[in-house]
Amino acid sequence: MATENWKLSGDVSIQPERIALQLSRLSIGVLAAGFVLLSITGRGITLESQLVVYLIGMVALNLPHGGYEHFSNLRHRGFPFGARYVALYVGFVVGFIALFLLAPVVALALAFGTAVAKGGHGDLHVMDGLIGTDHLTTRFQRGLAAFVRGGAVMIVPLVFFPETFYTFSEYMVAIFQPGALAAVAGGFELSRLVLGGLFGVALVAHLGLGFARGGVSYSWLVDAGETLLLVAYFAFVPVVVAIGLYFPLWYSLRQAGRSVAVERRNPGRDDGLAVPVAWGVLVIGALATALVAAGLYVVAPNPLGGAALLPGVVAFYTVFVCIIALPHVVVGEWLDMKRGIWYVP
Ligand SMILES: CC1=C(/C=C/C(C)=C/C=C/C(C)=C/C=O)C(C)(C)CCC1
Repeated sequence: MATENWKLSGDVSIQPERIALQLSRLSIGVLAAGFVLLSITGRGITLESQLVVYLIGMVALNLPHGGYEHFSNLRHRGFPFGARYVALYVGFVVGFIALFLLAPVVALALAFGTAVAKGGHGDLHVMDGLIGTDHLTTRFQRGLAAFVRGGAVMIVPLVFFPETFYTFSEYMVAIFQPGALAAVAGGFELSRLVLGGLFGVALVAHLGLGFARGGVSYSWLVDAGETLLLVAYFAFVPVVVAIGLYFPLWYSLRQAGRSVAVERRNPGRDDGLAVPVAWGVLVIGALATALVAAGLYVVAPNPLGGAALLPGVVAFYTVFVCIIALPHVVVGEWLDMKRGIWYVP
């Protein structure tokens, strides 16, 4: 049972959420170290392999986890809640697609913001649930923590891999309006400088304020170690692989660990569904997700953004995943005052 520790032998038992935390650190750490070594030896990995890794990480591993998050958030919360959730969700999806059609550069900025919000707030709640956040005593500090952890996912690659970042941004905008990014290309270098600077200041402030609250506490030390690990990972691992593996190996793994811990703390919350109902919900959810992708493909004037097949699919999939991720954060977490997707009791 997921709510119990895993008994190894005799008194030796291990908690699955500890394994999830350790595995996330180990895998991200090994990848960071591996790519540092590759860059020292002057080697790298082809863009084609990066794109394949991205699609496997994001489609095969991360997408099902997103479905699971909705599922576990909606279980046994009643019909009116579920109906309101779905209605709001659909509204945000349609609105976001409309924004991409009307103002693709603004929409792309919002898409990047979604990745920052998801990575940052998700990780903040993992810290709440599994590590401790005693060193984050104010709302400002929590906001800073979320910005730094989420910013590592987008701003660090923007600083270290500007060309790939720009090229794919161009493809993503061209899905809706070819050439629209070039019109504001001058702003790209400026945003890179401003966001990079802001991130650096926020990083120092986050670590400094956390230290000022209680010195070298356990939670500060772990937070500082993980934050610097993420920064190193996104600075050294080529951006497409880095983002494609961050979501399954860090975000999803740690959220799965958090939900195991939450279930264990609330044995009374055993709200498993009858198998046919669970099956139906999952299948309908998967179908609805596929319909959003198909709908986007139909309304997008240029679905592959004028790129070759593989980079075009990556650009299209990324726009699609951001379109379903934004309402996941806004409706599933911020408008769900009681629980939210990153529930920690
Ligand atoms: C900038 C950039 C990318 C953007 C990735 C994004 C924006 C991913 C968002 C993921 C989300 C929101 C997942 C939610 O679960 C690519 C395509 C890797 C190519 C390189 C440059």
